Amino acid sequence: MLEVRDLTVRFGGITALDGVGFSVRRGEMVGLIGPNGAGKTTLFNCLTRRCDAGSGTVRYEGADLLAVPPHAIAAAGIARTFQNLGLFPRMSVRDNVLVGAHHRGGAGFLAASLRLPRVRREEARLRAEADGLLDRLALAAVAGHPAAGLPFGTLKRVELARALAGRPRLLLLDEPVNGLNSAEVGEFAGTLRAVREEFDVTVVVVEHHMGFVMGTCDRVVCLNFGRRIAEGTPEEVRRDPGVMEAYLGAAV
Ligand SMILES: Nc1ncnc2c1ncn2[C@@H]1O[C@H](COP(=O)(O)OP(=O)(O)OP(=O)(O)O)[C@@H](O)[C@H]1O
Repeated sequence: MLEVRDLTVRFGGITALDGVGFSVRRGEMVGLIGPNGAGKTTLFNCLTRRCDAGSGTVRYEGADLLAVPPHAIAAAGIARTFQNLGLFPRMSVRDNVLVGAHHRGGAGFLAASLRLPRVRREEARLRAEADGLLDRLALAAVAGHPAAGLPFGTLKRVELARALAGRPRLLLLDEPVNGLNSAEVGEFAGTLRAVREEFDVTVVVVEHHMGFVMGTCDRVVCLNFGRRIAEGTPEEVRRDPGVMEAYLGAAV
């Protein structure tokens, strides 16, 4: 469903991605790992059209993803979360989640300005769906609370809820368990596994937490200095000498 081929991205003299290729099958959960600066976020930025590829191809559901304009990514079925949380701090948790559904409102500008009954029905439907998500991710109690001031672990779940509100087919998670304690990591992993089944989503997850990646993903791709150095099952990648070397002997 997602096929990345020979993807190269340069920032001036820095080659952030150097001929990277891999594919993700529908329904899979793939971990993207690699030391700092390996190119993981750049890859996500390419997939969500936040940065341009110098060369290479990305095909998503058979279509050329690199030809999709950035604003059409959500409508193409792709949602992402951010390393440093991309929430609006003063908005309530519910409204933050509703932002994730913005592209699903079909009413035009005029109908929305006049607040026609159709628009109100649509808003009520999206709101009910958002409340369902808040329930599902144990966020109902904080639905009306501004995002600012909530515990980090809660905000990570709000980000997941917001991404799911767009009804994506492909979910890109950038360091979803970074900053969580080990109990929270375990909980998030369980939630993610369940949500993936319930929402029938394909997941690509960038994460430094090896326990999370190895225990949650079906396959793992490892980047180093912009190149793909290993790909396989978590066990294969864990034992790969190149991966061990990339992490300078750190336990993976
Ligand atoms: N906008 C940019 N301008 C210049 N260089 C950039 C830009 N974005 C990324 N880079 C460089 O590209 C390389 C890859 O960075 P990237 O953020 O994709 O790595 P990463 O694997 O996500 O790292 P981390 O795990 O630390 O988040 C790095 O050398 C980084 O400094």
